[in-house]
Amino acid sequence: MQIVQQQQCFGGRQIRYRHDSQSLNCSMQFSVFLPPQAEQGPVPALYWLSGLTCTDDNFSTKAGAQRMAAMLGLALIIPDTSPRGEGVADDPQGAYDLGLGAGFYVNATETPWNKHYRMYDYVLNELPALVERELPLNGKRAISGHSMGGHGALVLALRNPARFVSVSAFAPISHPTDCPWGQKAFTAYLGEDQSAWAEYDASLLLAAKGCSLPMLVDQGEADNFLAEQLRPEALQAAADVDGAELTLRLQPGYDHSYYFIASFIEEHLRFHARHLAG
Ligand SMILES: N[C@@H](CCC(=O)N[C@@H](CS)C(=O)NCC(=O)O)C(=O)O
Repeated sequence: MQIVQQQQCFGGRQIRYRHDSQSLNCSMQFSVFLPPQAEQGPVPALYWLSGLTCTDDNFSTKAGAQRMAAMLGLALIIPDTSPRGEGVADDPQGAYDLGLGAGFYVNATETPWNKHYRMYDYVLNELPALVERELPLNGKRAISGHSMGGHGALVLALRNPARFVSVSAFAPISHPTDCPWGQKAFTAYLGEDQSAWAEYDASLLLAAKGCSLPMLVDQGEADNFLAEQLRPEALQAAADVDGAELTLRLQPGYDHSYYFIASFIEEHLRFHARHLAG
C-alpha cells in the first residue's frame, strides 16, 4: 500500500493510503489515524464505516475523532464506502443511494454489481489483514459507523462476534429489509429473492442469533431519515427478545449530520477503548 497523503495530527499521524484490492477488484483509498502511542508499540483499532455519498474523507475531516483517539491510544481505520474507478458499475440514473458511494457493505451476487461490490469481504477480511500486516496494530478491533455504515458495523459484528470486542453506531439503517434504502440496494445487489437479504439485516440477525458483544447506538430525534429509513425500534425489539447488551440512546434535537456524530464520537471512542483494553 502506498501513502497518498500524510499529516501530523494531535501528535499522531493522519494518513491516506492507496492499494489494489483483491476483493473489490479495483484500486482503493482508505484513511488511517495512528495515535502517538503507535510509535511505542502496537495499538488497538476502531474501524469506522461511513454512510451514503461518503468516502474515507468525511469521517476524517468532520467527526473530530482524532483528539480523543490520540488520548486513548486508538488507531482509526476508515475505508471508502464502495468500490471505485473506471469500469466499476454505478446506478444508471446516478442515484446517491445505489452504486458508487453506496456499497452497503454486502457481497453482491447480481450482475453487474458482483464484479466489484464485495465490501463485506473487504472490510471483514482484506482490510484488517492488510493494515495489521503493515501497521503497528495489536489485532484487537472494534467497529462503528454511521447510517449505511452503522448498518455495516452492526451486521459485521453480529455475524462475526469473535472478530470484534465491541460495536457502536450512529443512526444506523437498523432494519434494511424493511426500508426503502435497504430494499432498493438489496434488490440490486442480492436479487429479488429476499431469503438472501436476512444475512445483512441487523434486526433480523440479532433476533435470530442474539449478540454477546456490547452495543452502543445513538440516534438523533430530529433526524429526517429516522422513521422511514432507520427504524431503531426494530433493533431494540430484537435486543429485547434475547437480552442482548444494547444501549440505544435517543438524542433530542440532533439530526443525521456529522455535527451529530462530532457531538457523541468521544463517548463512542471511550466505550470502545474500555472494551479494547480488557
Ligand atoms: N441528503 C443526502 C443524503 C445522504 C446523506 O445524508 N449521507 C450521510 C450518510 S447517510 C452523510 O454522511 N453525508 C455526507 C456528509 O454529511 O459529510 C444526499 O442526498 O446526498
